[in-house]
Parts: sequence; structure tokens; C-alpha cells
Amino acid sequence: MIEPSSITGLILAGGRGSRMGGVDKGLQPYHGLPLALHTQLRLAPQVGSIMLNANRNLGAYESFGVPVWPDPPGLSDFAGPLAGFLAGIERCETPWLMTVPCDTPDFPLDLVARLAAAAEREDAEIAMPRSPSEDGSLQAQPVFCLLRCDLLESLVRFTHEGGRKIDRWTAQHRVALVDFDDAAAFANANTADELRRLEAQQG
Ligand SMILES: Nc1nc2c(ncn2[C@@H]2O[C@H](COP(=O)(O)OP(=O)(O)OP(=O)(O)O)[C@@H](O)[C@H]2O)c(=O)[nH]1
Ligand SMILES: [Mg+2]
Repeated sequence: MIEPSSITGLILAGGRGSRMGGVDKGLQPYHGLPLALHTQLRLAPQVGSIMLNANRNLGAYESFGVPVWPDPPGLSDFAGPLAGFLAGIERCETPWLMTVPCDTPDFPLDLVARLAAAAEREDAEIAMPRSPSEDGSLQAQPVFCLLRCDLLESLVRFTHEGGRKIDRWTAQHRVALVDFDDAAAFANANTADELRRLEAQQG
């Protein structure tokens, strides 16, 4: 069994937040807490330890009490979420890394347990959730990614060759997909309005 203690959680807060006017999304208030701290508190019971990936306001993130790593040098600035994956996998001291974006505050409380069970059952190197899209078809949510840390070399190669899309990279490996029924759990806030709407729904 893949125990929580063998999984490091990585909160991805390294984006530009351009659709939110360029603000540092992880520091925007959500129910009175910075969004990334809310994410951290939801993820903490599901994993053994936590790290955070951010590229701005590092001191503010450090005040959450977990290690904070910016995107590694060698890639272009703001190269996308895979740069955050790379920052995490390079620092990860457990066999598995679980990435979670900072802008999806209601992600499932059983997310990591279900992905870990599927990875184990299917002998997969990566597990990711799927959730229903508006037309009812199931859509992968690759920013939520449970991955083996021995994929480091593969990820270095892919990103240094200019690869940026998560699903293009994961397609090179054995992936387990886990279906969740609750589409709302994967609703993410890309604009300030979307963030206020999520906050009101989950009041
Ligand atoms: N490390 C890192 N993470 C990123 C980068 N771009 C996006 N992310 C993260 O990937 C997740 C999904 O990001 P998006 O909502 O698509 O992008 P964003 O940059 O936050 O916002 P937009 O600029 O409006 O697209 C979030 O957790 C972001 O923090 C990046 O260049 N580096
Ligand atoms: Mg987003």
C-alpha cells in the first residue's frame, strides 16, 4: 500500500494569475485565509509532508511554515505548471509527489487516497483524477497529479526539450485514471469573480 507518509504534497502557486489581473493568486483571501494556505490545510491530512512552489512573494508563502521552492533555473520564466512539478520532484524526499493547484479550493478530501490506491492497483507511475465536464464527458485534471519521484529524469528531459503540456508528458508513462462524480470539487478560480463565486457556494 502507498501510505500517506510516502507522499509529499506540492502546492502549485507559481503562475502569473493573468486572468486575475496579474495578482499572486495563492495569496488572495478565501474564507479569510490566503488561498494557498487553505489548499495546504486541505491537503495536509492526505499526505506525509508538504512543499509549496511559488515564484513571487516567497516570504509571504514561507510564513505558512512549509518549504517554498521557486521554479528551477534553466527553463524560461513562467514555463507553466510542469516547471512547478520539476521544482517539487527535484526536492522531494519521498517516493511519491502529489501536485495540487492553489486555485481549486474544494478538491476532494479523499483525492490522494483514491489516486494512491489506483496507482498501486494498476502498477502505474502516475495517477490523476477525471471529473465530469459540462457535457457530462469525463475530463482529466492533470494539474492534480500523483507521480513517482523517480520520473525526475524523464521530466527534466521533457521540459528542457521545450515540452510544456502536462498530458503530453504523462502520456509517456503508465497512468491510472480515477473518476470522481463531483464536478464542483474541481472548479477552479481563474478570475476574481470566479473566486468570489466559489467562496459564496461553499460558505
Ligand atoms: N510553477 C509554475 N506554476 C504555474 C505556472 N503557470 C501556472 N502555474 C500553476 O498551474 C496551476 C494552473 O494555473 P492556471 O490557472 O492555468 O494559470 P495561472 O498562471 O495561475 O493563471 P493565468 O495566468 O490566468 O492562466 C496553478 O496552480 C498555477 O499556479 C508557471 O509558470 N510556473
Ligand atoms: Mg487555473
